[in-house]
Parts: sequence; structure tokens; C-alpha cells
Amino acid sequence: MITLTFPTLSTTISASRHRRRRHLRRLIFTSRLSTTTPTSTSTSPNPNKTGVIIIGGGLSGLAAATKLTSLNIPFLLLESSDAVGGRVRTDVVDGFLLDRGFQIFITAYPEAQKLLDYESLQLQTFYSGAKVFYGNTFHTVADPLRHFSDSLPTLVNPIGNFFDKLLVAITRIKVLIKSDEEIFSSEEVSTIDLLRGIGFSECMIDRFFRPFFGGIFFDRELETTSRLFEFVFKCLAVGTNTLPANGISAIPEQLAGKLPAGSVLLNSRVCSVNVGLDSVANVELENGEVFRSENGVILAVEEPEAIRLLGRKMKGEFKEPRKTVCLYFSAEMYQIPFKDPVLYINGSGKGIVNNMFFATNVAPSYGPPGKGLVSVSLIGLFEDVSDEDLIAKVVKELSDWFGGSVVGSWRHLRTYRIGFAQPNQSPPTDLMKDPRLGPGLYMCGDYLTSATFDGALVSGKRAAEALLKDEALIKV
Ligand SMILES: Cc1cc2nc3c(=O)[nH]c(=O)nc-3n(C[C@H](O)[C@H](O)[C@H](O)COP(=O)(O)OP(=O)(O)OC[C@H]3O[C@@H](n4cnc5c(N)ncnc54)[C@H](O)[C@@H]3O)c2cc1C
Repeated sequence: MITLTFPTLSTTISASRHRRRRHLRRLIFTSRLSTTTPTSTSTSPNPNKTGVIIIGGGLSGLAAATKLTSLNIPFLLLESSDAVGGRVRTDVVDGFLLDRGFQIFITAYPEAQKLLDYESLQLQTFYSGAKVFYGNTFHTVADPLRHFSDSLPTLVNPIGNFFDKLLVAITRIKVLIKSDEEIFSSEEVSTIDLLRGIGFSECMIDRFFRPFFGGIFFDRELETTSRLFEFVFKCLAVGTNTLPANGISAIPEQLAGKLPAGSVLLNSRVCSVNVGLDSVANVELENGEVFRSENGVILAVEEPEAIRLLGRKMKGEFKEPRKTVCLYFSAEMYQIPFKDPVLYINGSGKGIVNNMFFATNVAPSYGPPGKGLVSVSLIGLFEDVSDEDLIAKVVKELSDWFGGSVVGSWRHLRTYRIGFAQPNQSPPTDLMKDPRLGPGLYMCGDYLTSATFDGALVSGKRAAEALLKDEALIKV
């Protein structure tokens, strides 16, 4: 049973803070020794004691750890799985790099720009735009500022009318002049209401916005808040869609690689957290091991797990999360029908495929030499359809797109069914939530900001900053 307890007696916090600050200063100098890994033998007299404990090694937990590292504050990050990254993981299967679900890294993410070394990620670039499958053929929707020669056909194709294309340009200017803070605190409606309010035609919405932004938010109904739409639209306008050459997991791996040795403990599932009013906490793992932190705990787990751990202490309504299925196929290179690094989206309004792309066209390193990798995404979990039936349906549908002999030659590699892809961020939302849960207890994660890589990074930094400020370890 998970318990999280707060003593009810009030204590003189300032006196205990002084004691803890003195103690923390000692910990700062012994931080490398005061953390432990399952395999390492520590020479510290109390290896399970540290300054701050972070629970969860996804992007938000890693961003919190990065902040603490930058100030030389000792911490221990406890991660339940066998690697860091959380939802941002890549598996190697038969020499192919399979990201766990369709993921795109937008270079304009502001917090990512501050934290990541883009050059060493060797970012591989998508075409700026998409190919829309509609009327049994493909129509290019190009960004005119980057692919000028494709912009004329874009203007006259059946994916929206001329006025729609003009509205895209106007919407772009409108979001570009807003700061991110303005976007996140602006009046909100659902994305669908925003698009209709702007004046987009139903055919532009159905053929472009539903599959394109529906694929980003895993929400074809476009119920997601207009705040998230505007933020992503802005990032897409100024940035490039990319994939790291070594898979999407290169992003968390890069962050983890800069943390102090021994500060991350894998295969360590937390089952209970006990924080005192003086911020001193005991954190227990499922295997019974207990860790103690002097300056509090940052809970960086995904929303359903946070609810499980915190129970009634989590305020607000939990909405059904966004779900997706991603299927991967391998192909001989000559069975990859197009060579462009473009995203294909389903604007036909029929079938189950939402979007797909040839991953090796974007990043050749995603496959072994001479082989192509096909990534296909569906929205929803399709729980009532078996894996075999799902594969058959996808192959049949894509045969209409690319021809039966081509698609029939592809070999299924793996199917990922992701029950919690993103938190449901339909209005009402608060994308600038305070990370404080109580004395010494902080939370972070994409459900507190925007459900993006960037949102997770921002929330991790905010939680660490709040803790440091409350503990009087820094002036913020
Ligand atoms: C298929 C898919 C595609 C996506 N595509 C994009 C995209 O293209 N662009 C974009 O910006 N965003 C995308 N996202 C969203 C993005 O991945 C998330 O917003 C972000 O990674 C969330 O990070 P997080 O740290 O908040 O949570 P998580 O990544 O979920 O991290 C939580 C961590 O906590 C650990 N944990 C849980 N319980 C415990 C416990 N009891 N003890 C210890 N550890 C625990 C978990 O193992 C996990 O590592 C996508 C997400 C998915 C799933």
C-alpha cells in the first residue's frame, strides 16, 4: 500500500532549516559518495542519505537533476525501469532503431535549446510540411518560407482553399508575436473551436489539421487546449522537425550523461514517500530499501503514477489520457516507394492510419545498410483488435496508398501500444501549475505544463527551483 504522510504537528521550520543547510553544506562535499547504484559498493558511511531525492528519470526528472547538478546540490534520482527517458525511449530490433511511438523533436523548443547540445544529437531533418493522402493520391502541404517551389501547388491543392492558406500565414504571425507566457495564460478554447473561430474551412480542418495536429496530440477530435496548439504551432513555425541520429532516446541519454556518477539508480521502483514538515523525507523502494533526503523530494513520475502515489493529495480532475499505437515494418530499400523525408498524413477521413513516414528517409541510421524502416501511427489503443488483425488492417490500408506489391513485401517488426502517451490537455487547463505539494514535496511532469518534451523539461526545472528557493539554497 502506498502511503504519503505529513506530520500534523507544526514545527519551527526556520531553526530546522538552519540545521539542514549546515548539513547540506556537508553533503555537497560528499555528494559523489552519498549516492549509490545497485551494483556499486559505496564507501560512504551512510550511502542511502542525500540532499534531494528525485523520483522518475523521464525528461522532467532529468531536467530537475540537471538544475541541481548545476548548483552542486547532491541528489539521488530513483528510476523504476532499466533506463532513463520515461516515454522517450528507443529499442534496437534487428539493427533498426525503434522509438517507442512516433516522436518528433522540434528544434525551436525553448527549454530544450538551453539544455541540449544539438550538434552532438546529430539531428536529422524532416521536410517542413506534409503529404496528405486524399482522393487516392498525395497532396503536398509545404511551408512556403522553406520550400518556396512547392508553395504554388500547395496554394491550389484540395487541402483547404486559398483563403485557408492565407489564414495559416495570419495565424503564424499572430502566434509569433506572443510570448510563451502569454500563450500559456491566454483565454483558452479547444483547438477545434479555435480553428473554426479563425475561419478555417471544414475541409482544411478535416484534411489537414485533424491528421496533422491530431497526430501530435493523439487527439483527432482536436479537443486539446488552444494554448498547446498555439505553442506547438509557434515552435513549428520557427523550428525544424527532427530526429536524433541515434534515436529519440539520445535526448534523455545526453541529459543523464552530464549528471554526477552514481546519482541515478535504475530498476528502483518507489512505493512510498514520507516527508516531514522539516522537508526530511524517507523514500522506500519496492524491495524494502529506504533512502533519506534532507531537502525534500521531487516527484517526476507520469500523471497516473503520481495519483497512485499521492492519492487524495492530488487535486483536480483526471481526464482520460491520450493513447496511440505505433507499428514498425522493415523493407528492402527498393521497396520504399518515395525517398523524401516527409510525414504522410491521412486526410481521407477513412481508415485507421493517422500518419506514417519512412524513418530511414529522415535518418538513415534508423536502419541497417540497405534496409528501410516504416513507422505507422494510429490514434487510440485499439484494445479490442488483436495485434495480427491490426497489422492486417494497416497493410491493407497502406496498400491503397503505396500499392499492394510494395506494402505486401514489408516485414512487421514490432507494435507498440501506448496507453499513456500524453495527459489529456483539453480545457480547462493550467499549464503553469505550481510544483509545490507540501513542505519538502514537489512535483513535475508534462501534465503540469505542456505535454511536450519542452513542457517536461520546463516543469523539472521549475520544481527544482521551487525546492531550492523554499529551502533557501538559492535566491530565485
Ligand atoms: C508515443 C509518444 C510520442 C510523443 N511524441 C512527442 C513529440 O513528438 N514531441 C513532444 O514534444 N512530445 C512528445 N511526446 C510527449 C513527451 O514524450 C512527454 O511529454 C515527456 O516525455 C514526458 O516526460 P515526463 O518526465 O513528464 O514523464 P515520463 O517520461 O513518463 O517519465 C516518468 C518516469 O517516472 C518513472 N516512474 C514511474 N513510476 C515510478 C516509481 N514508482 N518509482 C520510480 N520511477 C517511476 C517512469 O519509469 C518514467 O521514467 C510523446 C509521447 C509519447 C508517449
